Amino acid sequence: MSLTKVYSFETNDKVSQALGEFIAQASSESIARNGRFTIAFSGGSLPATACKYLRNNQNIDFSKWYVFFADERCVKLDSHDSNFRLVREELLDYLVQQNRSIPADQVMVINDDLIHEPAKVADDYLVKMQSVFAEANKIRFPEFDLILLGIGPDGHTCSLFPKHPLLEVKNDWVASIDDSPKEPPQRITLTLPVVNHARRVAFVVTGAGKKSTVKAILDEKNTHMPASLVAPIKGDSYWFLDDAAAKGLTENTPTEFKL
Ligand SMILES: O=C1O[C@H](COP(=O)(O)O)[C@@H](O)[C@H](O)[C@H]1O
Repeated sequence: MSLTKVYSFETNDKVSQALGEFIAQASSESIARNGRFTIAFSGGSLPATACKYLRNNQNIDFSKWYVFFADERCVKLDSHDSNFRLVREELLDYLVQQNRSIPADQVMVINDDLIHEPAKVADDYLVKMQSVFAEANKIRFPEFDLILLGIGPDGHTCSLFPKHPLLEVKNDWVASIDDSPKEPPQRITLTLPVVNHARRVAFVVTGAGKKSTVKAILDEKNTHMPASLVAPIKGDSYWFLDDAAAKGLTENTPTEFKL
């Protein structure tokens, strides 16, 4: 049975430190087991929190990393709205400076020539996923070593929004959306079954503004919130919170609280 482990820290900086260690450990275990580490990043506030300490961790073999995006906005890669741009600025550029780059062909970005046709962006991204998860013909879903997830105040995660038909997708690996309630409206996203086949998922949520959302998901199991539908079949779920985001949780939350 999969476990949910909730860790809360006094400050955002302490969340970054602990998360950096957690990702480094997941990377080492995955590389020892399988010779590589497959990770998907969300956008928004997550890359800054996740990468602050990660990029200086000298124990990580970044040459074995395969980087994907849990969701991506259909915008140019240098746009302010691009999730890739955030990860480039928070991680990839630093690694270049340190001569520890992740090989460019192991960073799976969208084809931004196709951004006006999100369905084509999703089709192209599927081919990229299949090229890494080469066992594509034999497996139903890829098994990411780690998917890093954010949540919005409405409980959305990836680009899976409340009451949206994409929540019903059962077979696809990646899907497009034209009507995201949050700007920009055109995006692609990993689907719920892919998220739920990951070996580990880690939610990263900070700030008092997300307190009631965290409580609704973890304490109240509010299934109108897409993040509540994340339940890895074989892997575990981890929540990295700061105390401000964790404040609404009660002793009823069925989880571990400290690292
Ligand atoms: O639009 C998005 O929002 C969520 C949450 O972002 P945050 O800034 O509130 O942390 C993010 O996880 C997702 O990747 C992004 O595309």
